[in-house]
Amino acid sequence: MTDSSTPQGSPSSQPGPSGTLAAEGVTRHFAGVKALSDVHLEVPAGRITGLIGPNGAGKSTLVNILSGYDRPDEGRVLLGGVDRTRERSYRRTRRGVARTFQHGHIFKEQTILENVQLGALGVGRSSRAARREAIEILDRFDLLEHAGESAAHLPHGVERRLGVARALATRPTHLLLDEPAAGLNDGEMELFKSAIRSVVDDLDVGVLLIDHNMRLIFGACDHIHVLAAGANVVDGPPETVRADPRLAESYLGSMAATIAGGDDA
Ligand SMILES: Nc1ncnc2c1ncn2[C@@H]1O[C@H](COP(=O)(O)OP(=O)(O)OP(=O)(O)O)[C@@H](O)[C@H]1O
Repeated sequence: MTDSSTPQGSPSSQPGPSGTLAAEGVTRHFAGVKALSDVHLEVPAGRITGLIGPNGAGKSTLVNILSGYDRPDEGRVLLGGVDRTRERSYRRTRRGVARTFQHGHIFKEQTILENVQLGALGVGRSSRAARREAIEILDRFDLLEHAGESAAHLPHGVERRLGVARALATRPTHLLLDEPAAGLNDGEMELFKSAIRSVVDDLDVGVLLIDHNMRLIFGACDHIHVLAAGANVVDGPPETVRADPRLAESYLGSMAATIAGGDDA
């Protein structure tokens, strides 16, 4: 399932160890639920890798494992070719693996600027550098005009972009985005897509993008993996995956299971 054209780990000193973040033969079961079975996936630097699949396919479970919030029962997580499977999330963040969550994780009592600054402070930036970087990032995500606003009651589109901006403030080499665009309108989606592309092109970040919005996935990604019922189905460039009958089958299989009263895998 891996792509032979994937660049292999090529460590660089700026901004941190780069290369590929990879899941290798990852299996994770929860009390009888086979969330992931022998899954392979690579997130190379400088590319947007999409991860799609029906509800319950195992996408969030894989992100939890890649980011150190969970551990696989079998298989490995490699960063730049080095085994980091047992390493906890905060260590992995320091090595450059950042993530967003499907829901929340915004500090409501802080301003938008402070939320992003905290991301930078959390990885050891001085307060001056953190502020400067936060302003740059807010500008990239068209959030600068909201910098001084409280994060307590944000419009949905602003909150989603803030989640990504905060993750970016940790200066990641790899950014894992779990449904970052849910609920964005068309205009916000386009802004979001170009902000992510600029992050990848300017900073050589490797992005893993999970979303149910196929227009975003097929419009933004360089390479797409399809997961269904916890297993790899197909992966390749967008046009190859779009033309592959297994893409539709994996979604139809899930709908058939739902209609038949099975669970949503
Ligand atoms: N902590 C857990 N305990 C028990 N089962 C779990 C746990 N986490 C996930 N699962 C199960 O593992 C399977 C995969 O779930 P996961 O959330 O990874 O899927 P997903 O592809 O992200 O779905 P969605 O698109 O709906 O977010 C599901 O059947 C889910 O119910």
